[in-house]
Amino acid sequence: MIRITGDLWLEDRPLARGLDLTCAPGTWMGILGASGVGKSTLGRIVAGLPVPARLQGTADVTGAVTLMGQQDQLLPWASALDNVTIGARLRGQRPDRDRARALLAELGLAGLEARRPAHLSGGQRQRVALARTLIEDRPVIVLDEPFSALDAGTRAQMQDLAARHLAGRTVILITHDPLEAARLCHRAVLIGPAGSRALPLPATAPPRALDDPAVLAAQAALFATLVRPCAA
Ligand SMILES: Nc1ncnc2c1ncn2[C@@H]1O[C@H](COP(=O)(O)OP(=O)(O)OP(=O)(O)O)[C@@H](O)[C@H]1O
Repeated sequence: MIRITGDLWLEDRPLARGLDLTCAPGTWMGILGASGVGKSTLGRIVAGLPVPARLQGTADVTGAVTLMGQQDQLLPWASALDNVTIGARLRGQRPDRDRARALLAELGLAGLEARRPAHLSGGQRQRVALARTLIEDRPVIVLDEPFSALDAGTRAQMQDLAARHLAGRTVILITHDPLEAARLCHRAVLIGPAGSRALPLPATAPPRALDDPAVLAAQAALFATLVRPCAA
């Protein structure tokens, strides 16, 4: 269970007010909002990491968390495979290299295991970071714009793959993409300095098909809301 309530402040300026992010176990919660309103900051709060802002309210998170940050944060001197297994190695555990290889292959990166990050494209790097997140097998996962560097086709495939791998986990999905929220989330909230509110999503369980008319209708409605942020 994740529950964050209250107001988020940056010095004397409210970033997001009236937060009520309640994410039930095993569900996906989408966080949307204009650039700079504090979405990544909330993701870091869930992960228990330091933030520049102050939450005037409560933050309760049950379970160990993995954060896939907005930047891939890959180690430049390590191969793709070694980047995927970095968590185990840092903990002094034996890395599961076979599982890492299988994950990279599933993510469309077979044959690139030995490449260093500088020799990968932005979308390939993002998928290495996704593999590094998935291999951790934590009950709570924060995905901060995890598919932003991908083309539309690969993005849809990776969304399906993440939904499959993370079924039953509690996921916070930070995204600017209304279609992504409409496909993957059980609940979604729009946050902002004027207030925060729940966004309408289809009643069916995610992941939802790309061409589901209810998904396309929700995408259009979310898009209309996002381009009018003052209405938050
Ligand atoms: N290290 C820092 N020191 C001071 N202020 C910061 C720092 N990092 C971020 N901020 C500010 O905190 C606010 C929230 O940043 P955050 O990254 O959480 O926004 P966001 O909603 O995720 O934005 P985006 O959609 O652009 O990724 C922003 O206004 C930003 O300028």
